[in-house]
Amino acid sequence: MNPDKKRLRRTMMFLNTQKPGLMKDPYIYKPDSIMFDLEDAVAGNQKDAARFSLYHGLKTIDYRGCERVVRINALDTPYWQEDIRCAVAAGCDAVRIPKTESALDVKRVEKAVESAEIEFARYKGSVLIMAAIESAKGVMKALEICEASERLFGIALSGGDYTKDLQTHITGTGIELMGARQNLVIAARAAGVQCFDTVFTDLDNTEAFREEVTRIHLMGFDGKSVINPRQISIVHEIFTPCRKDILFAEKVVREIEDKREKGIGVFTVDGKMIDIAFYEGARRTIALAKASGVYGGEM
Ligand SMILES: CC(=O)SCCNC(=O)CCNC(=O)[C@H](O)C(C)(C)COP(=O)(O)OP(=O)(O)OC[C@H]1O[C@@H](n2cnc3c(N)ncnc32)[C@H](O)[C@@H]1OP(=O)(O)O
Ligand SMILES: O=C([O-])CC(=O)C(=O)O
Ligand SMILES: [Mg+2]
Repeated sequence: MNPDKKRLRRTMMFLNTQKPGLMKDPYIYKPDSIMFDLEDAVAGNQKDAARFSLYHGLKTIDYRGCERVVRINALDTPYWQEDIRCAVAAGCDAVRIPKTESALDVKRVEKAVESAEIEFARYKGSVLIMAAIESAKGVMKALEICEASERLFGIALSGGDYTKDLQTHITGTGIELMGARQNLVIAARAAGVQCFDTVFTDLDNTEAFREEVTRIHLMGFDGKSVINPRQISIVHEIFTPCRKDILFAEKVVREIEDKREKGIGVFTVDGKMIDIAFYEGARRTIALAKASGVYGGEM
């Protein structure tokens, strides 16, 4: 069984695993991934109860195609190894490492995941890893983190802890996150893995949320961590190609293939200059439309 490292992950929704009431049906909101949190959403004296709830939920509930990611506790706590055993035993699809600062952090988790796969008779390699970057050091080590494991499908910016480390705070303008966002997308693309933006906590400020999602989509992120079902439809709307973009991408693909036969390298489509450099982007738009379930064409 080969897990899908490149699957669609426009929204990765955090869920407080301490609350069994939230565990029972988060798939109704249709996030691409659910991130069952054992870390900061769970109070320090509730870690065992959260693990119990996680194990029971993953074992008994059909999450209807949503990817099941478990955010373990940080590697400087006494919890993370037991978190991994519990998550792997229960059947999770992936483990999210918080506060990742080096390739070594990823390798330590990889080793623990590997042991748990053997212990609980899971297929070797069936559990993926993602790494959250939450410090200046992590940002500076982003490329080595991305390249640390074959299991790693992506990295995520965690802005709350990151701005604390930078001795600033979340302003709502995005200025404090500019450098980290740019760095992380570049590192992820260089390593061929996915990249996800941080949560937006000002829940009632829909306008600012929409602006932020638009901005990070244009920067090249694959998706965003979200904390509430209300945020899902906005992210999906912005990250799913619209009809106009799909039709244009189809035209570009067709025209490039046709002109190639005729020995023509550069030409225009709808008044825009097109050459072979646009082929991959147009194909990506079509693939994204297919994965998002909105493609009605024949390519
Ligand atoms: C900085 C970090 O580390 S972020 C990661 C850790 N944080 C988290 O995991 C928090 C996740 N989010 C939440 O717990 C909640 O959304 C809160 C506490 C922020 C707000 O909760 P509420 O005020 O109840 O939100 P709201 O009124 O919009 O909820 C609407 C419905 O969605 C449900 N819901 C809200 N958030 C979630 C979620 N993350 N997952 C699943 N269901 C959720 C609520 O239970 C409620 O369901 P109901 O209508 O059946 O009662
Ligand atoms: O991953 C996230 O966006 C949430 C988080 O832990 C942080 O902001 O520190
Ligand atoms: Mg954090």
